[in-house]
Amino acid sequence: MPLFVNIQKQLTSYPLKIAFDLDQNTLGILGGSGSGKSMTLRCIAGIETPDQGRIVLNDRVLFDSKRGINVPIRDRRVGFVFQNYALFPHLTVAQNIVYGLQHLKRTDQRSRLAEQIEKLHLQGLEDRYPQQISGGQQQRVALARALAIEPEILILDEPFSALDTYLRSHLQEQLAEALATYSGTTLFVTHNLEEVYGICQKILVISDGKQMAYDRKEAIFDRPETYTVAQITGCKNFSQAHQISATRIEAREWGCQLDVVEPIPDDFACVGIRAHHLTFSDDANQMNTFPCWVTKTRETPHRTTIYLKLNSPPLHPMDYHVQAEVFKERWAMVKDQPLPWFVHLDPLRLFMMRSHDVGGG
Ligand SMILES: Nc1ncnc2c1ncn2[C@@H]1O[C@H](COP(=O)(O)OP(=O)(O)OP(=O)(O)O)[C@@H](O)[C@H]1O
Repeated sequence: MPLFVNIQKQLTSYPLKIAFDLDQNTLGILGGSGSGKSMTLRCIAGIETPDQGRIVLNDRVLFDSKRGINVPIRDRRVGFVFQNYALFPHLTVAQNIVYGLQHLKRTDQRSRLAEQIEKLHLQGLEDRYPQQISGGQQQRVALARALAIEPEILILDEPFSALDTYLRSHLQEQLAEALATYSGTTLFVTHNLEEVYGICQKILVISDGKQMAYDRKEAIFDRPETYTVAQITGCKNFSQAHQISATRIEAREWGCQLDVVEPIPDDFACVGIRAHHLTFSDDANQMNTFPCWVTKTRETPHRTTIYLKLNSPPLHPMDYHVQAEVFKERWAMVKDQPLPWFVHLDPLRLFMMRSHDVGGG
């Protein structure tokens, strides 16, 4: 197992308790602001020391509180990229990239430099200083510097948050390309769900220092088991619910009953569906289909969010049950049709969650 982590640390507002085994994969870490993501990375890197536990990287014990082992940062072979670049301003791009390679011979330094320059498309920038290149280029240099030491573990803490959307997607592609030839383990913290889904295979969800979920990304996004995990992964529609029969539930806040196909968990408490999974139907008799009225809409450049009240017209702008998200083209087709419309909650898209732990996330 390349990375084994089982640590505890008392933080100012809660105890951090994280435990996972990671195989040769890229792990995405999701969680609200202040939930303990960076602290987890800092403990793995050796910047912070856990109160107790054990961290093992490729069979090398980095930390073991019982045995008094705490390998210093410089010997952990960790590469870092942070949001605010942290390049050395007085060193050129080339000098920044070889910074961690002083123990190597000049010729080896030069070949590592050439490799990273090519991999991250930095040709022609070698002699510039950080302030003479753009934010996106600086972040590519930071990535090149982190990879040049051939780290066993690469830590990316919100590496693209300071960049605009265009640069961000461009860098995402370059990161995916660089990771394809990197054989170590990558830990990636981001608030951007598309980024985490595009780059990582596994996802760890943290809330107030607690590990809420750890699984393959498909499982986390398709079948979040708790309200907190569903919410952190972007779900907007929830209702408290209870079981009526083996295949039917009542969604109390939505005022409707729903047929379900997945097994209903024992301590079932809440049902959810992602906004882009709601569809409009012409067939009012289809399963899980309800008349609905539009309370309000909100536009983004490519999509429209439609706030819907099920079964009766809304009384005020906050009177809605669910949000549906559709592309602009679809919106243009439906928007002038007479109300009520019929909204379909596909049983395959409904997820049934264990506890309605509102406030726990
Ligand atoms: N050295 C420390 N000792 C104790 N508590 C700390 C220490 N550093 C940070 N904290 C606390 O630990 C908690 C988690 O902080 P952390 O930076 O890991 O959050 P985060 O999930 O990375 O948040 P964000 O997404 O906002 O960066 C915060 O409540 C913070 O105040």
